[in-house]
Amino acid sequence: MAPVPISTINVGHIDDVQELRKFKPNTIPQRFIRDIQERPTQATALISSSDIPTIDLSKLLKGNRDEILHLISACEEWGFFQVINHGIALNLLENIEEKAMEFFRLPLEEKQKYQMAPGTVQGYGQAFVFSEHQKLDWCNMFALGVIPDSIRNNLLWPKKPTNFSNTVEIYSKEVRKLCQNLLKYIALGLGLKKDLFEEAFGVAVQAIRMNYYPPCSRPDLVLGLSPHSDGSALTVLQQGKGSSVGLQILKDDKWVPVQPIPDAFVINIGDTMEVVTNGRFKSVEHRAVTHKHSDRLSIVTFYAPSYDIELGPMPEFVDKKNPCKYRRYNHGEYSKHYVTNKLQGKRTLEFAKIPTKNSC
Ligand SMILES: COC(=O)C(/C=C/C1=C(C)CCCC1(C)C)=C/O[C@H]1C=C(C)C(=O)O1
Ligand SMILES: O=C(O)CCC(=O)C(=O)O
Ligand SMILES: [Fe+2]
Repeated sequence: MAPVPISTINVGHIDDVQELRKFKPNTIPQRFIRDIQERPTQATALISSSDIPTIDLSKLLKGNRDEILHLISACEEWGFFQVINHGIALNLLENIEEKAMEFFRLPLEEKQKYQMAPGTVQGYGQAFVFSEHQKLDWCNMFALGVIPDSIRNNLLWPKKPTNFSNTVEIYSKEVRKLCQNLLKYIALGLGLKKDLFEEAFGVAVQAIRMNYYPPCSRPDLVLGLSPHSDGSALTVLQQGKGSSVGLQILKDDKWVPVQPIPDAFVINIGDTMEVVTNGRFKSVEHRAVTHKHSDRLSIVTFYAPSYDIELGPMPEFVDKKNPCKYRRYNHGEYSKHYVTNKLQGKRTLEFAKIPTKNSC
């Protein structure tokens, strides 16, 4: 079942952060100011961001055993890693960034032709806002469902800038192959048959989200993106060239910044992989912070099971020592649950959890 829009919610007035920045550069409306405990203190990480694993895809493709094991430990220990030598043409990475920035630079009236309806996640605006009292993120987003056709809203694919849609299509095909390859090597690394996850997920759903974070005069008071885990199986994130550091991941209760590696993708394990591996892999909470003087762009692809698919911990990950931590559910239902709740840490995964005393 596909996510359904909610039509009767009152999200209140949502300021467009680029317009705020342009016309009132030193004003932060109250709705953006976080409660003290949510504010982004300096990431005083004991762990430095350089410890986040880097995986060399070209080594995986050659069947390098050490690299495959490195991939598995990255999924188990971090839930996040960066991929280098991924084989996707660098000019395609540049093109998608350029198109995204051309879009964000359009006049507001043009972008508003593709306005995200309240309670939905596709189009231009702020997703995951469900009440007029909810805090807002210091971010403008533009999101589109890409695959399959049934999740596409053709009215939201912009006519301007030229070649935007074409670039998204080409980019999405390449990123899809990357996800398929990663899932294959994850399966092999776990000693399982290579197509296990792909077969289990059916025709995977794929969506793209472009996040633009303008500079903010008080980065200590706001968040670029609220803490959350992704509901996907895998998420592929491209950090804009020259963008400030902004992504932080929660590791041992500390926010660790992810230092961009030029031309690399950041990959994270989503809730679906946590469920199917019965918690062996963790979908890690992450957030984005803003910067006083520089802006930031991220281009994010969510790769998730088909909405028709029933999921739960795979038998390969369940035994007496590791009883089922999650129930079986339909991914369309999970998706609907995910997109109709605000981003709040790992709260959405509660949907699938079963009490510790019980098992499946
Ligand atoms: C922070 O997470 C998201 O924004 C997100 C949204 C994805 C989607 C779109 C932008 C449009 C089409 C539908 C879809 C829900 C995939 C995360 O994606 C995850 C969450 C679920 C659930 C999922 O399947 O992917
Ligand atoms: O911009 C970022 O680095 C984080 C984006 C993100 O987590 C998301 O879009 O789900
Ligand atoms: Fe995310």
